[in-house]
Amino acid sequence: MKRGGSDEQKRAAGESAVDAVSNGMVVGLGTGSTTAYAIRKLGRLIDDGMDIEGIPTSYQSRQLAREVGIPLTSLEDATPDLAIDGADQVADGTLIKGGGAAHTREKLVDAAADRLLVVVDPTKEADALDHPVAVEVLPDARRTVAEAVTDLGGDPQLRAAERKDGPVVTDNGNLVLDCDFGTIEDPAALARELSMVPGVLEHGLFVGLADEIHCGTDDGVRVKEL
Ligand SMILES: O=C(CO)[C@H](O)[C@H](O)COP(=O)(O)O
Repeated sequence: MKRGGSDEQKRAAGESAVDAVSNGMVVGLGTGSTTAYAIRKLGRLIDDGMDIEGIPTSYQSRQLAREVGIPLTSLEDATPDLAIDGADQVADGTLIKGGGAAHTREKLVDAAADRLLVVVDPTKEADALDHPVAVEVLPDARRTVAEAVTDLGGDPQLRAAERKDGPVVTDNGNLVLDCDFGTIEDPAALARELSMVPGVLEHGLFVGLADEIHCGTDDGVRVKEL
C-alpha cells in the first residue's frame, strides 16, 4: 500500500539502509512501500554474488523477497544482524508502526536484530507522536480491548478492509484497532499500558528499538544515529 512521501524519497531511504549490509548477514525484512526498495536492492546484491539471508515480517515482504531471490530463514534458525523497517511516524527515535498491519511480526524481528535501521520520508518525521496507534487484537477481544483503549484516553476504530467487506484480518488471523490518542506525551508509558491489556497481541509503538533513522529527502538521505 502506498503512503507518505514521494517514491524517490522512499527509494533513497530504503537503498541507503542497505549500504550497512555486508556479506554473510541475516537481515530482517520490514513491510511497506519504503522497505520494498531495500528488499529489491538486497536482491540485486545477491545477484552480484553476496551471501545474505532474510527474515520476512509479513506475507508481503516474504513474497517480494522470493521474487527478487533472497534466501529466507526464520527467527527459529537465525538472529538478524540488522533489520530494515519503515514507520508511519517517528519522533525522538520512537516509532509508530502498523500501517500495513504487520507490526506484530515486525516488532518480533526488529527487537531480535542487533541493529534496527528505520527508513522513512520527511512526511513521517514529527516533533511529537500523534498518529493513531495500530493495536492487533484477538477477534474475541475486540470489544473489551476497545473499552480498555477508551479508558486509556484513546478512540479505537476497527480497521476496515479495502476491496473486501468487513475488517482487515492480519497475517496472524486477528483484527486491528486504530487508536487515536491525540498527542502522545509519554509513549513509553502508553506502550506499557497497552501491552498489559488482555487480548492485545501487539501494538505499533516501538520504543527504544531504533538505532538509525534514514530519511530520504529530495536532496539525499539524512541519517540520524540514536
Ligand atoms: O509499519 C508498517 C507496516 O506494518 C510500515 O513499515 C509502515 O506503515 C510504513 O509503510 P510505508 O513505507 O509504505 O509508508
